[in-house]
Amino acid sequence: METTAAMGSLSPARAIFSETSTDAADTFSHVASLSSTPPTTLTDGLSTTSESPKQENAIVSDSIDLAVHDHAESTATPPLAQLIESMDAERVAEAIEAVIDAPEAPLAEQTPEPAATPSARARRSRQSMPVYNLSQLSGTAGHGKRRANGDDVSDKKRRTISGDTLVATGDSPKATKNQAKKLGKSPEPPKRATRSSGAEVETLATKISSLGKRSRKTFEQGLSKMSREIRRLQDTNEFAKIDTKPVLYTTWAKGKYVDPKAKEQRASKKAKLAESPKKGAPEKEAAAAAPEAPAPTQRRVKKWLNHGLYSGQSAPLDIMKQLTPNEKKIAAEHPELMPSATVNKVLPMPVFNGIRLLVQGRDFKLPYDICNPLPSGQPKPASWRLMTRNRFVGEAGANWKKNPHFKDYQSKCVCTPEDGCAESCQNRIMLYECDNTNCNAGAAYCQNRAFARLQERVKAGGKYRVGVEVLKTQDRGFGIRTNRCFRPNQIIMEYTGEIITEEECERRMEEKYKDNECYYLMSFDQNMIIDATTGSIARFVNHSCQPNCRMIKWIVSGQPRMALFAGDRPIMTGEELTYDYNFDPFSAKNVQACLCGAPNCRGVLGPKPKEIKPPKPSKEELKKAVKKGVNAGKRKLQELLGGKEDAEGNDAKKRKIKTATGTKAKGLKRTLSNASLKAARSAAKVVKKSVSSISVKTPASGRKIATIKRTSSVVKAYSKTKASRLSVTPKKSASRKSSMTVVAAGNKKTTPSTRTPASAKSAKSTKSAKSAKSAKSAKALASQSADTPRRGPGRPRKHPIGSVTPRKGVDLARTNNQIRLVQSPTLETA
Ligand SMILES: C[S@@+](CC[C@H](N)C(=O)[O-])C[C@H]1O[C@@H](n2cnc3c(N)ncnc32)[C@H](O)[C@@H]1O
Repeated sequence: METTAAMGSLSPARAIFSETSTDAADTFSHVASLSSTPPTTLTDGLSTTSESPKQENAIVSDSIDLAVHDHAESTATPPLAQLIESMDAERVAEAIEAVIDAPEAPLAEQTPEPAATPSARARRSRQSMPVYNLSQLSGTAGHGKRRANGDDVSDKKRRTISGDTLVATGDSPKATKNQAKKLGKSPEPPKRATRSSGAEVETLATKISSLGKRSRKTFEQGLSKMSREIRRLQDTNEFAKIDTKPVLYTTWAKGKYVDPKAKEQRASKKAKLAESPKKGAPEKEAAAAAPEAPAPTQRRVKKWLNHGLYSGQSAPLDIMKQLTPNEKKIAAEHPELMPSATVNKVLPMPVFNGIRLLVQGRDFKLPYDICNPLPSGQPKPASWRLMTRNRFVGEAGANWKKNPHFKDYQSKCVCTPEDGCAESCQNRIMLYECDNTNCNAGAAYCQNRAFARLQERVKAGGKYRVGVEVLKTQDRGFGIRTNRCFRPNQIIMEYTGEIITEEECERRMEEKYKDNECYYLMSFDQNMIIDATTGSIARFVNHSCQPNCRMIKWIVSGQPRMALFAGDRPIMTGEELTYDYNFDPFSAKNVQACLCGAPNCRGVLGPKPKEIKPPKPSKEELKKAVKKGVNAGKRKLQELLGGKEDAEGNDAKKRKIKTATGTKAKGLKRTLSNASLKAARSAAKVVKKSVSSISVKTPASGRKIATIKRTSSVVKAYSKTKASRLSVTPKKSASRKSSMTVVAAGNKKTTPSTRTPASAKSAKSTKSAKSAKSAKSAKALASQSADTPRRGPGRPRKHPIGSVTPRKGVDLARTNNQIRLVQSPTLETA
């Protein structure tokens, strides 16, 4: 009964709370019966007038919140006696007063900043409040039910320690009365409180005072009876407020357990962050805060690794024991191996296996990365506009069309799918790229489609497919390096730019590029020039006297195109790409020092050195040589035809050759004469005239039966099928240099079948140009050493266009003492 009365005193606050916060309602779930207490008009009014949710309105009553929150906190802490004792009825009353006063103020004013107010804090903490059923904890949960069921529930049974304690808190109903008075309502008539109503009940003191003597006696008896019960319970832990088994309250949110510790940590982190000075705060603040900062902790001492391989094992007593004397000598050069030497404690030597390795040494190469791009932030060349396809400029296009230069291209190769247009492909040898119109093998098998493959590769995109990047060199401006590997002879990139006529080139040199240090002009075809000032990345490839690439001109779909190909060895990731410019610096003034650093560096950016020809033999020497050759031929023939035995003193090799006799010999003789004559005749068609030849005659009649000729590699390559018919083993591969001569140069040395009308015309002027050139270049090169090399060519003068002759190696148009630095597409031979 007392318990009920005490609860009744809490009801107004509870009423406010139940309206303002659902969480709070949860907190009060143990007094579910009190929910029947009508809500105050204030909160109702707020809830109806305010647009904001009810929970916001709760902020209005800060003090109430605080009071009730305190209460809520106290309710969260068992036992019940403690809870009720902790209730401060005065504070509750004050809170109610505050609520009553509140409606006079405008709503906007009443609503403070949620984050800054204590009520907001209180609300947050309430949300995390453990929820439990106090009535159950106090053992009175089933009472209501039992009463409802008509059970006779005696007071004795309902008495609890908490109930007794509540007797002392007699001023709660008073507060309620006060509140009622203030609200202008008459206090409700006292009635027998029930748990379910939660209504106000009279206190024990009033009750006693209002009782009659007899009744009072009976009451006191009951009280003393109660006291005995209490006395009996006095020695319990609960009575003494000792928590032997503290109840662990767990918090769950959204079906998950909420660790209060984690929450505390988070809160403390937040607090720390809030305390720490904000980013970008003025330095003054930081400086002011600095002296308060705790003293720096002691510096960490670096731990050195003082043991390595085989640590913990003792070394052999005599480490030199198994070494050879020579090895011992070398080992003696390593002081750390000497017994007397101080031991290297930082990085001690491996005790067993290192000695032999040290003394013998071993070549090694660090493994390459497959792909290795330059780090970002590399210097970029200024004023370079990329152009990935050749573009005719001015008259160049019209001139190009006039020339029926590439009719030869129409011919089809005779390769089979098995051949796959490999080295013997006629197109390949002529440096014509195969396509669907001129290839017999078919696209699936053809290996002679480098430009098409390159196009596919670049189109697919990605820096490793492109495989090259611009690099800033130390002393040669920009260059090109690889970020992947390339196979030998693999196409790397195309050299593209504007195709211009010579006149246009002259004009540009005089006007546009007169102050330039670098020129990007490449002799191309039909006396035209590729100007890669606006062009592909290939323009950045530098020169080297020992290059790893070649610049080669191919005919692709009837059009000449230039591309950089890997040389005869593979190119590794990170290598700088170079080719031999084959410059012909005519004017000594414009000679540039070559900084390629190759062991065979020519010192200047100049033309390739010509092969040193032996001085021409005198007539007598010639006669002698011819006679010698004839004699040798005779001797060979005699050996073959079974003539006289070799004279004594002939070397052993010759004696080993068996002499053919009888019919076999005759047959052989006949076969040889027929076959060799045939072969010689057919070979003569393709072999250039200048090759050395030996005539073979029969000893008896002196009739010439065959002419043995030494052919050049290009012819051999070109006439591979014929060579195989002659049972002559052809050279392994075609020489690109010679092949290049066939297509790009004057074709002077080519067979009639490969000669083009243009080349035939130009070949006429080669001789005179050559002699003029050799005289001038000799003069220029002689003066090179005297002049200080300077980057960039001199200002060119105009020259007659017709004076330019396609030559093998150097395509250089020049006038008196002037040069046009044009790189030649001539190939470097391996
Ligand atoms: C076609 S550009 C090459 C790209 C050039 N390095 C750049 O930065 O644009 C040719 C010029 O590069 C320089 N160059 C190329 N190879 C060189 C070398 N081995 N030694 C010195 N200079 C070189 C010369 O100035 C030459 O005129």
